[in-house]
Amino acid sequence: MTYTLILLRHGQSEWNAKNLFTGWVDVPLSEQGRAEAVHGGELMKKEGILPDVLYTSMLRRAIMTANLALDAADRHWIPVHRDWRLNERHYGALQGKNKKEIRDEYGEDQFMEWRRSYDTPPPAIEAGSEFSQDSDPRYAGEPIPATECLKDVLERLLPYWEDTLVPELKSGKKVLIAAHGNSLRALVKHLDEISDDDIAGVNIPTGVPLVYELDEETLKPIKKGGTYLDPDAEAKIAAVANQGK
Ligand SMILES: O=C(O)[C@@H](CO)OP(=O)(O)O
Repeated sequence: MTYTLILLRHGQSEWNAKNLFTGWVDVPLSEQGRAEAVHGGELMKKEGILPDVLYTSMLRRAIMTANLALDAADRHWIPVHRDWRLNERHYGALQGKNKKEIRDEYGEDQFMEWRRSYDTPPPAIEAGSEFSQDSDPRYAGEPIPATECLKDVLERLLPYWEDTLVPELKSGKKVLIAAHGNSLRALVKHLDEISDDDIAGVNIPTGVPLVYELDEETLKPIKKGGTYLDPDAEAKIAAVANQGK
């Protein structure tokens, strides 16, 4: 027996389309992103991979993507849980900045260090500044960050994975996680046991369901890397990798 986990990065957001660092800024989906979400749901329906329970971040691009996808899959009625531990990596002072401009100003190496290194966070965001979340009521009382590297994301995500998501899977439910490029990269790093260096080369496309069958004893993937339900996933992965160019 195996357990089924479906990972879904939100569809293209308005800030993805504008090439801006987003992180915890709560931007809406673009029109293309809404279409990607519906398509993702249609793929789940076509393949008969239908989730029993939904987990999302606290950000509308993930929430809306899941709503649209589940509606298209006729699974709009499943129970929902939301938690900030599934949020995108907090991009610190880079939130709201244009990726190409940052690359031009600081150079390719620094840009990629901030964007894809495992343990170098960008500079912290200033409390009270335009794109800070320090007074956002949805995080009241939570130990929220002012910047994060991927290692930080994994450290806040793993307890949630172990304590909440694993028990759901072990109860036999097909679990859908609707989240973000970097929170899903952190989870994929853990599942596929990807090294700190190699995770820099892993990118997750928007709106494409990624299905993992997990061994019931070890909770490790039967097939490393899982299976994208969209045959065009490779081209979409390359587009994410090339952002900022
Ligand atoms: O801006 C962000 O929050 C993320 C995801 O869109 O970007 P990147 O892929 O550069 O980590």
